[in-house]
Amino acid sequence: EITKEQRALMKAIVDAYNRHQIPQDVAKKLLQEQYSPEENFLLLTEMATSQVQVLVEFTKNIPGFVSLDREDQIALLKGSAVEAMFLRSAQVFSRKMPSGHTDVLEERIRKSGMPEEFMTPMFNFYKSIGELHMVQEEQAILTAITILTPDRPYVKDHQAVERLQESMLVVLRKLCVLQHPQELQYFARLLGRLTELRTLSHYHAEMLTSWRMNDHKFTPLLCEIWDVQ
Ligand SMILES: CC(C)c1onc(-c2c(Cl)cccc2Cl)c1COc1ccc(-c2ccc3c(C(=O)O)c[nH]c3c2)cc1
Repeated sequence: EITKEQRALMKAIVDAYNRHQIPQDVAKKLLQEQYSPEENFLLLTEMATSQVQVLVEFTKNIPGFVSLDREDQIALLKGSAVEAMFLRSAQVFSRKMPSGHTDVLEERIRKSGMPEEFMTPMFNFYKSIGELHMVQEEQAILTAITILTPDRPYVKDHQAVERLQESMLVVLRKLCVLQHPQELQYFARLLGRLTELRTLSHYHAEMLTSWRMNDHKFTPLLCEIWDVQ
């Protein structure tokens, strides 16, 4: 019972999601470089910077996004970047990566000078995403829904964003019923992850402050999207 235009919307989002990925040479760096806290932080910064570039390209391909008010487009990207990167990096964790890859990302995150109290909620989130066994379409649409969240700071035209998010929520709900017929509450569980993402985003803001305290440097793109420095 997915309509023609809903299928078109889903295809556009999934194609954009697959088209825009971190370049393999950047992703592979996770495996190659050394393991000092400084090295890990630098690598993670490079991954995040590359991921933000990928995220911007993906977002521009979400049907209707570029027709939104320009300033709202920026507000949505800044407000959702961390959450979208949690979703994206979570998929890396849950993907059956070639042996040793997955824990490489975990290893580097654990040894990057990140405050201890942030680790538990972060890795619990990664585990809870992995347990959902989301199909690619669900991952792509859930990321688009996260980006098109109307109540981000400084968004002016709530209505316009809500309309776009609404149409994607309808598609996601139908997709969940089709892909996970046994699990009646699967869609609700997916949306529950978005709540968890908000909490992680608040933790992340504190983490950035503590990183800046012991003068970790970020790239210009990260400074801009996270309003630091
Ligand atoms: C500035 C740095 C230190 C930082 O601050 N907060 C976070 C941070 C952390 Cl530590 C966790 C979650 C979110 C953020 Cl922003 C980070 C690091 O962020 C990232 C972002 C994204 C990846 C990431 C994505 C995709 C893939 C991928 C694939 O697609 O094939 C293969 N390898 C991937 C790696 C890793 C780390």
